[in-house]
Order: sequence, then C-alpha cells, then structure tokens
Amino acid sequence: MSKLLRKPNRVETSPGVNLVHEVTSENSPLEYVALKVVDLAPGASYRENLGKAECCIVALTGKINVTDNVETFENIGTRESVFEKKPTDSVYVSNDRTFAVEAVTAARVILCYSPSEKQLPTRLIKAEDNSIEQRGKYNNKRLVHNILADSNPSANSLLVVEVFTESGNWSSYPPHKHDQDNLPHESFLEETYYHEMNPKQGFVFQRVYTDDRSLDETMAVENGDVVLVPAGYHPVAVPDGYESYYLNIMAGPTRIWKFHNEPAHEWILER
Ligand SMILES: O=C[C@H](O)[C@@H](O)[C@H](O)CC(=O)O
Repeated sequence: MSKLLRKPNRVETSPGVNLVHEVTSENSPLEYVALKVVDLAPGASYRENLGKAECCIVALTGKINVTDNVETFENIGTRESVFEKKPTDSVYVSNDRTFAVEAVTAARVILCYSPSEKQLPTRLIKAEDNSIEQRGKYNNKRLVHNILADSNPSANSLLVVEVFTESGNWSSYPPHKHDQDNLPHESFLEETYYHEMNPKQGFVFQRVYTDDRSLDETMAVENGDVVLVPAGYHPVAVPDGYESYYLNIMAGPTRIWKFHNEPAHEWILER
C-alpha cells in the first residue's frame, strides 16, 4: 500500500473520544500540515493545548461546543452527513492557546494544524461565511466550499477547503501542483486529503506524482482514508455511481495558494 495512503485506525483515547487519524511530522513526510480526525460520543470532550501551531476545528458532522476558555461557541455544526453538501461551521484557534471540543450530538471533527508563531484571535468561521464555488466544466465539475482561504486573514499559515465531486467527474483536475516556493509563479504548500464516499463502499482513484516521476503513486482511496501530498500533482477521479467528498488542509512557508497546472494537460481548460 502506498506510504501516502492512511487508512482509518480507530483508537479510544478517553471515554467517548475515538482518534480515527493522526498525521504529524513524526509519522509522515509533512513538516507544515498535521491533522487529527476525532469521533466524539454525545457529551464526550476532547481537549488540547496548542504550542506553536494553529488549529482549525471543522465540525464535519454533528453538533459540538468549542471553547478556548475565553470564547465559547455552542451548538456549531450544520449537518449529519457531509453529503448534505451544505457548508459547516469551524473554529480557528491560534498558537499557545488551549481548546476543548464537546459533542452535543455524536460528532466527527477534523483538527487541521499548521505552524503559527503570532497569536491571532480565536474565531468562529460560520458556515454562511464559507465562499462557495462551482468549479470546472464537462467532466471535471466540482463544488468547493472555501472554509479558510488565503483571502481570509484569520490564520497565519493554514488553508482549509472542502470539495464535492459528482459521479463520473474528476477534481483537482487538470492536474496541478504547488510544491515550489517560487512566488509569484508557484507557492509551496503541503497538502492532505481526508476522503469520504457516498455510498460508503465506493472508492476514488488518486494519483500523486512529480514532473520527474520520482514520486508517482496511484491509489484506490476509500471512505475515511487520508492521502498525503508532500509534493506533486494530485488529481482525483470518481467512478460512475458514486459521490466523492474530501477536505484539504494546506500549509507552507507562505500562505498563498498559487498552483501550477501540468503543461501536458492544461489544454483541458481551453475547451
Ligand atoms: O490544491 C488544492 C487541492 O488540490 C484541491 O482543493 C483542488 O483545488 C480542488 C479542485 O480544484 O478540484
């Protein structure tokens, strides 16, 4: 199995708190992006003290209360399934702060981390503040919810976006990359994909590859899997009959999303 593909590994870390994924610089090739996917039973709480990292707490499903012991946001979250395709609520917590997430209902959250030195205010990122895009045409149409885009100054290095791709379509396509710290032409952003499928037994194909093919991994990605993108192009293909969801976390030395399309496939955009 590719080293870039992470299967869910559910571990109960405290009563009602199950850690499903944990990606860190210690267990991955990533230095900027880290994540946790956590399932919370009603009434269960997850607490964390942040060092020099910022965190975007995304209420993937269910309702949660979030506090940093100064601000408290109650009953956040908008959906029971990501495939309701409506934006959800998130909370941004900056470096050197403590936060707690308490489940009001059964909930799944993704904790998105990246480096942060300059402490910023804790913020609720309301569902209605997500900017929504219908991106692509022909068979590369997808729906994009920008949760924490580079145009939102709330964070120091973190970018968070979720993408819905219908049956028979491609996304992150034509293939693009952002693995060179070469602005204004391209930014260097590591990336992770947290995937869900509808129906759940589905899979997508995702390829992660570099121009010189020193990295070239093609994976069958299933419901709940995480894919790491340390570098390279990273297109996703969705089989007929299934819907794909993924949430992307990106971070690097500069908080700008400036990608570079693979020249061989850029003609796709000219149709
Ligand atoms: O670089 C960003 C990620 O690859 C996705 O968010 C991608 O841009 C989504 C898409 O355009 O299909």
